[in-house]
Amino acid sequence: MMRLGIVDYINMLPVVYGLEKNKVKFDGKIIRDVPTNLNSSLSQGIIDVGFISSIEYARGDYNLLPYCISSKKTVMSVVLVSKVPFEEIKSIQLSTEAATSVILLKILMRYAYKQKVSYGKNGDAELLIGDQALKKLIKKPKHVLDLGKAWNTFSNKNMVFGVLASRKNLPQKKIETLLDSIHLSYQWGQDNLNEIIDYAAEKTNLDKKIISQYFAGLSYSIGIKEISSLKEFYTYSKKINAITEIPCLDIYK
Ligand SMILES: C=C(O[C@@H]1C=C(C(=O)O)C=C[C@H]1O)C(=O)O
Repeated sequence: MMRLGIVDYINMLPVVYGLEKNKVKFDGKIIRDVPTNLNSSLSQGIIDVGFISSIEYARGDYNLLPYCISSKKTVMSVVLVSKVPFEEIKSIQLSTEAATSVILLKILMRYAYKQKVSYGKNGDAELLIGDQALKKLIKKPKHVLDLGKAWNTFSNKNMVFGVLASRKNLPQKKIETLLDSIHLSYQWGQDNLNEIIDYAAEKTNLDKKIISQYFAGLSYSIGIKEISSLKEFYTYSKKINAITEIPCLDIYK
């Protein structure tokens, strides 16, 4: 049976709610987890396909499938929240759930803001992702940086945080069947977005208006623009030695 790993945040709901709630046919098992765990699960073959961190795609040997998690401008769910004004940050506490966002933050600090900081378990500022980040954001913290927006300002491109990838030896037929299900689930989600917003609001206690604004800023299909953004992100990732090679970005067919 196909084992599909999905990110355990509301960001995935517009794509996977239909699968999870049996709105469309799906013959497989869904495993929900945080990005760093999905990354290791796919690399160890505990799952067959998963929404993994885009940086992990460059670290392992995977097929790239035509879905992603990217932000049009502000992402809202990947934020640096600081106790001190931005220019005074000396140390940053990283999220253990994030991989891409950690590298993105390091790239931005080095090349966009040219600010030297240390990274660890404590800090003047904290990197948060997912629902936790959204919950913090609505409290309107004084010093906050949206990493989707920051990448957009720096590179003029939409940040691709996660990609859908599969193990290399998975039979093509299985991949095709899965992609059909995901496609139908995404379509179902677009046609029934209000139901998904209600569900996400119940799950997180966040305001429906905020969730609707959040979903409107996310995008899930991977095309020429996303590939170009990934290439630029990987180029910087290589410069800071976060990866050794820029991976092949052909979408698996
Ligand atoms: C947009 C987001 O990006 C997430 C961040 C990831 C990372 O930093 O590795 C991976 C997958 C995404 O779900 C989010 O957390 O909401």
